[in-house]
Amino acid sequence: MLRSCTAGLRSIWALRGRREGAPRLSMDLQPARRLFSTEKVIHKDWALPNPSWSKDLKLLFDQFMKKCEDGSWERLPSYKRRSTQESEDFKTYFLDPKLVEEERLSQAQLFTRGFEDGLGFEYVIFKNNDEKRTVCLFQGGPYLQGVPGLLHGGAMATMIDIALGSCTGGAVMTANLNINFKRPVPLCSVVVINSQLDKLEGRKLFLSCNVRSVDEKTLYSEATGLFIKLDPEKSST
Ligand SMILES: CCCCCCCCCC(=O)SCCNC(=O)CCNC(=O)[C@H](O)C(C)(C)COP(=O)(O)OP(=O)(O)OC[C@H]1O[C@@H](n2cnc3c(N)ncnc32)[C@H](O)[C@@H]1OP(=O)(O)O
Repeated sequence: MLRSCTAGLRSIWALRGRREGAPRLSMDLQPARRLFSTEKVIHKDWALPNPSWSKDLKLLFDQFMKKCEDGSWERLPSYKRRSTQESEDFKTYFLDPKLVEEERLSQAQLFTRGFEDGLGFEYVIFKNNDEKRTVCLFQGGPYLQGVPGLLHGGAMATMIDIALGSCTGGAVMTANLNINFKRPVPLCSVVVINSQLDKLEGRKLFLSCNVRSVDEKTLYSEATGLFIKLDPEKSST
């Protein structure tokens, strides 16, 4: 059911993309809206195992779920789109309504969760609040290819951004992301992204992470990021 919903949306969007001068929001978008309002799709937590997860990913997932039992770690749920207080606050205080049409916004979903199971970003993030760090288990699927057989650097950068962002709280935006790609990541392999908050200075959060193979022998990437807590007094444009 979920698969057919996603496929349906893809074809609707593809159709709209090909048509020049399509009306801003017309009847032809209504089916998409109906599909999107499917409760299952909106409320499904995507940071849970599905049949596309490799043995490595499932094994690591189980290990971290065990660590969650004493409360020191927590698994962060992940939704395609869900209206949380945080996202509502963001829209209220920081999003200029002139920037995005309300209709478009109602179609929005998290970029990394827009692929069918196993084809794109499969990941789960675990957070240790006391230690201000997270561990992201990531399996990049075949649609994330760059150089043949290897994960696209932009896909890795996306996951690094998300992993670093998971160490922050509240309304923040990435101001700077600096990545050293040290070894190419084989497509469909599992990598572990260890992220931490290094320093908090006023509105500035300095973070860093490394990306390693499951056996920890290969260091694929290292990155630092600067995230800025948004100032409600300032516009985002
Ligand atoms: C569970 C779901 C998780 C989803 C996670 C998704 C993660 C995705 C995150 C993103 O991709 S965000 C999108 C990419 N980022 C952007 O589009 C941000 C564009 N930039 C901005 O909007 C503004 O530049 C920004 C909000 C980041 C900062 O603007 P402000 O006007 O609020 O800050 P301001 O310019 O006053 O700077 C505040 C401090 O930060 C410093 N700063 C700002 N930008 C900097 C920069 N780029 N490099 C170094 N320092 C910087 C600045 O010097 C200053 O330092 P001091 O307080 O010490 O004076």
